[in-house]
Amino acid sequence: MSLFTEPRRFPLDPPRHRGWLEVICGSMFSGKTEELIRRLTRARIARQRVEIFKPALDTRYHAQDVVSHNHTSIRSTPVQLPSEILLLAGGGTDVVGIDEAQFFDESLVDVCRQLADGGTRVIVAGLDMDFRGRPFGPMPALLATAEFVTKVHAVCVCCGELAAYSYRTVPSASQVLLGETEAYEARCRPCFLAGEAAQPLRDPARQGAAGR
Ligand SMILES: Nc1ncnc2c1ncn2[C@@H]1O[C@H](COP(=O)(O)OP(=O)(O)O)[C@@H](O)[C@H]1O
Ligand SMILES: Cc1cn([C@H]2C[C@H](O)[C@@H](COP(=O)(O)O)O2)c(=O)[nH]c1=O
Ligand SMILES: [Zn+2]
Repeated sequence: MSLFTEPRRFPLDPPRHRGWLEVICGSMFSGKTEELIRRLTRARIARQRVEIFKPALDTRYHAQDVVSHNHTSIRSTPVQLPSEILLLAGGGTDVVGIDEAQFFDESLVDVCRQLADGGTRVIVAGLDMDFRGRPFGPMPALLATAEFVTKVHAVCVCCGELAAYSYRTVPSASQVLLGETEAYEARCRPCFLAGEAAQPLRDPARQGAAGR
């Protein structure tokens, strides 16, 4: 990963540090997992030692593999807590990949920091916003503390524009609801807002307002 770095020329520069944090974010279907798999595959080709983790609750496609909507996949270790990543990746891992980061708690931020401080390249992929368009889990803090941020976009299924929102098509107010195309659509801002306006009673805040 040398895209954003200048070649070192000055003889008094400190030694180059290998650890940093990269975050890949965007809506559902935007290609986060494909991009994560692409980067991790390249690291393996470069004979780096790569470990991949995902939250154990994400069993949509496979209990162990990280699988994209396009069915590309890579073997991973499901974990309940971010602290397990430190234990399992400690010592000798060059690159750590983490998918579905939005499902972990805030302690993931410190785990990523510790890994990067220790010299590991950490690549995290996750939803930046939930189905209401609100920041999701530890993603805001990860984005703030990353050296490199990549925001990818899906195609709006309503109009074909770039989509940054994950629109939920089923009646659930729970922030966590695993699903695919049966429960979510990628939408651009206007199409997302049009959908929200059509179902105002789904949002508890609006329900309260409606009840007053
Ligand atoms: N609305 C959409 N926009 C873009 N890609 C889509 C859409 N619906 C399905 N796809 C498929 O999803 C793939 C991306 O999947 P994935 O990497 O798993 O995305 P993410 O992890 O961001 O949900 C695309 O290559 C494409 O085949
Ligand atoms: C928007 C939103 C999504 N989810 C779930 C739905 C999927 O199981 C994952 C996202 O997977 P992807 O690889 O990014 O397509 O998250 C959720 O639980 N809550 C939400 O608000
Ligand atoms: Zn649209």
